[in-house]
Amino acid sequence: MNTATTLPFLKMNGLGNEIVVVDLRNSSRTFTPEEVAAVAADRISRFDQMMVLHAPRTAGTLSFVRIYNADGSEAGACGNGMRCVGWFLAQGGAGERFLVETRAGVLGTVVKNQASITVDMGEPKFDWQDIPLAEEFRDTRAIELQVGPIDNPVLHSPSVVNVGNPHAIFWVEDLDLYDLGRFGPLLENHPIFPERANISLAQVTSSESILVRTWERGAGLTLACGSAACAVAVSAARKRLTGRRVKVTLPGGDLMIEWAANNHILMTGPVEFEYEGAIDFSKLAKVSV
Ligand SMILES: N[C@@H](CCC[C@H](N)C(=O)O)C(=O)O
Repeated sequence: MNTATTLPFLKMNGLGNEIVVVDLRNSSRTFTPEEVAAVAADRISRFDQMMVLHAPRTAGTLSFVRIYNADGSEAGACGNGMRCVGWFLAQGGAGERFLVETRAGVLGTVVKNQASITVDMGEPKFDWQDIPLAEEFRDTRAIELQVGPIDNPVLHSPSVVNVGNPHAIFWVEDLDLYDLGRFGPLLENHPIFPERANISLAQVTSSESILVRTWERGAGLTLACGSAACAVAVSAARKRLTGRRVKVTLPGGDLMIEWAANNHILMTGPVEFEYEGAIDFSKLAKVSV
């Protein structure tokens, strides 16, 4: 048991999605949801997601990574965070290609350089039980859900998909016409999503490009959400709005997403290193979750 009151961390970002990486591969320490939320609330260690590296639990992988949102909840996937973890492991001598495990499964990572890190995000799930949804929908390309008056909804008929975490995507003509900061929290917590959901607006601009903004479950509006980019890309291809390889443009920049022939989603993009710091547990404010 590690009783230290401080823990080193790395502050990084993936297209402005704020990521803190904590390496606990040589420790049995874990975080409580209250501790996670307190670290996120601190000015120095603030984050959208915290990626905590634990000792590997599967042969051939370098780490079992737990992913936490700023509100203390845990997620199965975080595309931007996994690129940061990839870069961190490559810097530590892991080489160019390796496997890392999350709650969503074993993910392959290829680190070419800081501007090009590819993570295999695994296979998308489209069945309503797998999203999960609270009731049966046979066609998850467009489910019956709407915001606003029944005869003139503001947003309606989202696609839903699980890419290691649950996503709903509303297809719009112009992203800028919608106040996602207002609709996001209502939709994230809608009873149709028993595990809540990440909510995106997507504007298809060509058969190879999509603009996306996301309200993240447990973190709110972020500059980029890698798993949302994957969720949007596979849903657009499934609706035949685009091909299977697209550039997804988020407020923080671009990701290339390919839905490969083996059904795996490959996400490629950059990361940035910001600074190193230490979480001082004796100084963290009390945060209730
Ligand atoms: N920012 C992430 C997604 C993090 C998890 C998400 N908020 C959830 O709770 O599912 C990304 O880059 O994918």
